[in-house]
Amino acid sequence: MPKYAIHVEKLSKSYDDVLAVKSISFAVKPGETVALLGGNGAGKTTTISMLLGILLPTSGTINVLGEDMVKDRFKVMHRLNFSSPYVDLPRRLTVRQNLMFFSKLYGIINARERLMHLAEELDLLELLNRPTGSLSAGQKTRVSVAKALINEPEILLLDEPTASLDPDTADWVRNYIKEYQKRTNAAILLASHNMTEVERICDNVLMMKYGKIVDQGTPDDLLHRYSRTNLEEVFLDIARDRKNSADQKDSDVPSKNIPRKPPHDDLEYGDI
Ligand SMILES: Nc1ncnc2c1ncn2[C@@H]1O[C@H](COP(=O)(O)OP(=O)(O)OP(=O)(O)O)[C@@H](O)[C@H]1O
Repeated sequence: MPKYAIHVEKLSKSYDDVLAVKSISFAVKPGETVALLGGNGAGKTTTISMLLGILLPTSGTINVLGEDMVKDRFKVMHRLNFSSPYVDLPRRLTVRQNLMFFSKLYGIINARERLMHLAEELDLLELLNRPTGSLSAGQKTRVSVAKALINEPEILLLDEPTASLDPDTADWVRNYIKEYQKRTNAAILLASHNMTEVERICDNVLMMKYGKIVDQGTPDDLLHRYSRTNLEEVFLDIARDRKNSADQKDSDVPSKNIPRKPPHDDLEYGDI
């Protein structure tokens, strides 16, 4: 097993003339949970999409589970998975059909058992025959988490894993994911705007701004360095350049204010 589940060096990504990610470097060890934080447009989704192998970097290297993600992504893609409330599962398929489809895609041997196990664990049994498009936002989030765990991934990329969940269900889902990690030693990279969630479950935090990592450390390190009592205040300090964040030059601001288009827009789930 390589030392790092994810090892990124000098990674950059441009969309035409927008430099969305600028020479970032970081690593995530097996069993570790790292948060990728930053304001809107900071480059989080672009970074996650490159880690998943669905966007190619402009430059830099991504090593995932010991493989070069640019050259050999097909060797490892089946060992990763992700969940995002912003990527809809096919809406007309029922929850059962969707989960079965992904089981087949990942080559799960006992697909039916795995599906029923996750449906039971994530309280989806009563939703299995409903078209996925007819579910509430919170129900869709739980289906997305089930889909993300279907192949027992060694790396889990989570974009807002508890978006739209009520506090009780969110707490339950967080604990479920942490239990999964304890059992499997999976590495987790989590993009979130929920600072309480980050403080609770993350070992390390990467703060992104204008495509760069401007600060990083354990939640305690950051609280101490910024003399704050919670990460939300640290986040605001960094976002507003109040103190301790790296100097932002004018050239760090994206060169054109192009309306945001999610990088996933042109992707089909079949690509993953
Ligand atoms: N397909 C695209 N074409 C052009 N520019 C893009 C595209 N996708 C993203 N961008 C730009 O790249 C930058 C980073 O966007 P990204 O979606 O990675 O940010 P983010 O941190 O995930 O933001 P949010 O929290 O709002 O989801 C932004 O300036 C955005 O407008």
